Amino acid sequence: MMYYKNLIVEIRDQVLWVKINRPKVRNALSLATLGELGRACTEYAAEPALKAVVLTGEGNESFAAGGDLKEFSAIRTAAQTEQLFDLASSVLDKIRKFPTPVVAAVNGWALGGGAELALACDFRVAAAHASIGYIHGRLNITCGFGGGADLMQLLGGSRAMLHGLTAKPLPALEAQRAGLFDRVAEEGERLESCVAGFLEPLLGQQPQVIRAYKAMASAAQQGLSGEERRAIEREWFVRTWTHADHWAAVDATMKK
Ligand SMILES: CCC(=O)SCCNC(=O)CCNC(=O)[C@H](O)C(C)(C)COP(=O)(O)OP(=O)(O)OC[C@H]1O[C@@H](n2cnc3c(N)ncnc32)[C@H](O)[C@@H]1OP(=O)(O)O
Repeated sequence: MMYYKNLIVEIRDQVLWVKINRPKVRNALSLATLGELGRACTEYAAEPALKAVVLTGEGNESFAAGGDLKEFSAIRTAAQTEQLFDLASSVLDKIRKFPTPVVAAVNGWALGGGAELALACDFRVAAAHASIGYIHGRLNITCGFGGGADLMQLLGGSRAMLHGLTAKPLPALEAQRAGLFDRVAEEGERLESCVAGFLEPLLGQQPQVIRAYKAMASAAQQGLSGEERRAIEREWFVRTWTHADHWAAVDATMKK
């Protein structure tokens, strides 16, 4: 296993848990943290038995309070800013393209780049006290991790624009009503239990079936052509059909 300074990474019951571990700065995303998130995606994408990833933040206060403002204040030129955008958006792309579903367990603030990180995940399950917001406008900037398209896709252009231009974090239930959160924990419910409940039906599927749906979702999200998407569906249908798990299920069904 690789060494991570800013993350806690562990596999439990075929689920990879990745925790951003910078609670003193509300899990702000430094360049090193972004780099480690990218490395973790590369390292674990090849684990064949993995069924899901949960991405969260250490502590109860913050999922990620955006880019590390102290570190990023040294970024002043257009070339440096382009480099930042390219690094951050390539890391978020690794999450979008990760072979299994990725759940953001939003344990508190998900702000700015932290909100973009949450939206790059396939699902968002939030603590009752969590909030999420594309608040970049407060710093007179726009989204900078390549998460604009995710917001447009989830909310639609006009509501996404309103959210970004309002630059105000939405509390959990409001975010759920808006479509930004898929599930919100009950008051007093542990976020980890809520995530486990959310994942339970999905984890009942075999890894190859889970990967097939993620591949199709990822192809749609990347805007691949109908033809390309059909080819991906065909490839996974063949893989799942010819897998021993399929024939075991057919035998079990026929014996009933
Ligand atoms: C890509 C560009 C972007 O991401 S733009 C969006 C950038 N993010 C922000 O503007 C959010 C800034 N942070 C905040 O609004 C607050 O810290 C939030 C998250 C609401 C938490 O408030 P509160 O619980 O009162 O904590 P606090 O403000 O006292 O912060 C505790 C320590 O954490 C630090 N911190 C916080 N956020 C960041 C950040 N984004 N980058 C770097 N450091 C951050 C604070 O400076 C503070 O540090 P210290 O204890 O004073 O040394």
